[in-house]
Amino acid sequence: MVVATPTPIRSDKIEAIDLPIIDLSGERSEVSKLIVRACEEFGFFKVINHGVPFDIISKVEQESLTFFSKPIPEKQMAGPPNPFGYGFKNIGFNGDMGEVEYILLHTNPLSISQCSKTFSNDPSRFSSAVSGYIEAARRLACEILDLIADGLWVTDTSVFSRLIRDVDNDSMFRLNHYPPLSKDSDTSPSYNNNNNTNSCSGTKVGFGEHTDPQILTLLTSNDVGGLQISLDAGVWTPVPPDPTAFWVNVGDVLQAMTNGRFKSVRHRAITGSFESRMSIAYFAAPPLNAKITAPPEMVKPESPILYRPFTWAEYKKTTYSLRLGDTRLNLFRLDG
Ligand SMILES: C=C1C[C@]23C[C@@]1(O)CC[C@H]2[C@@]12CC[C@H](O)[C@@](C)(C(=O)O1)[C@H]2[C@@H]3C(=O)O
Ligand SMILES: O=C(O)CCC(=O)C(=O)O
Ligand SMILES: [Fe+2]
Repeated sequence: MVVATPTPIRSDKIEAIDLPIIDLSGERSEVSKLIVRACEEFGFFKVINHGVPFDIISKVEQESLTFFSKPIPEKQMAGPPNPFGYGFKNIGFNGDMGEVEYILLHTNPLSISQCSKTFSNDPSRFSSAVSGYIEAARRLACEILDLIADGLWVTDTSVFSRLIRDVDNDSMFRLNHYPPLSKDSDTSPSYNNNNNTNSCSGTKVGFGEHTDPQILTLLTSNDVGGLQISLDAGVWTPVPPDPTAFWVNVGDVLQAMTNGRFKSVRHRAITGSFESRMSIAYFAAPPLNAKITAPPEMVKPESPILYRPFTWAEYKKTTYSLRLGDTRLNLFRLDG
């Protein structure tokens, strides 16, 4: 594999640091403490020994590869995304652009089986691969959320996982495909956030910086890097690819439910490889009518309630009315 030397976007600092790795086969109370610490310090960690068979991941990767290898006009028949469907460069409805093509799906089993016809010549194979992945990711997300509840000492230990166990959960599934750099790639430093050119010295902004709005995101990728997280404004930490592991992001809803104790991590994908990056994201979300508020144990005289209660439907509506990089959770702060 040939990887181009990553070049920072103008004014960004790249800082390699060791990211937390959680071995899920460890002793339960120790694992839950480590997860809580990782969510507080990074809002992000890697999970190993997660129990999801590699076969489940590779079947989806194969479906993804088959779809993205089709000619563009054929793929565009499955778009534009509304928000579900095939998207090419446009991210969302508000003018955000990236060097990425993607499929975004609702995880409801009926909707998966219905839309599979649009994405594959073998819809039952596509549907079974995607459903298998979603079920495995949902279980893993529930396990992690229960460990979080234990580690936070909340009395109702299913307070987080119940939201995504609910049959009406609004979780989403996304396949991202970032094209490789071409040999004659633009090497002029032309990055500018406003004109959406999104390129600088052999690196491309595949997916602009943002936080995920949901509770938790589980992400797997092929062995091509590109994901970066930001712990301090303007400082980016590359996330090394590991196709055998899941990366876990704290989302905005979990930040609200932990009363700001966990951080919804800002991240982006910058691709600078002659190989294409593929990632698979499972966004664990509550049902639309779920009321999002911190459980009583998270609120103390020294840490008063930070956000007003809101429904997921309300939060989602706000998210979709804003740009990718906006800090939407601030709009729900009680202190304005
Ligand atoms: C520009 C947008 C795309 C997005 C909805 C939004 O208006 C702002 C948040 C975006 C995001 C980021 C994380 C996930 O990839 C996503 C599915 C989500 O829930 O919020 C996307 C949305 C999208 O692509 O539809
Ligand atoms: O491809 C990646 O690593 C990041 C994708 C992402 O952040 C997203 O789909 O929300
Ligand atoms: Fe994301």
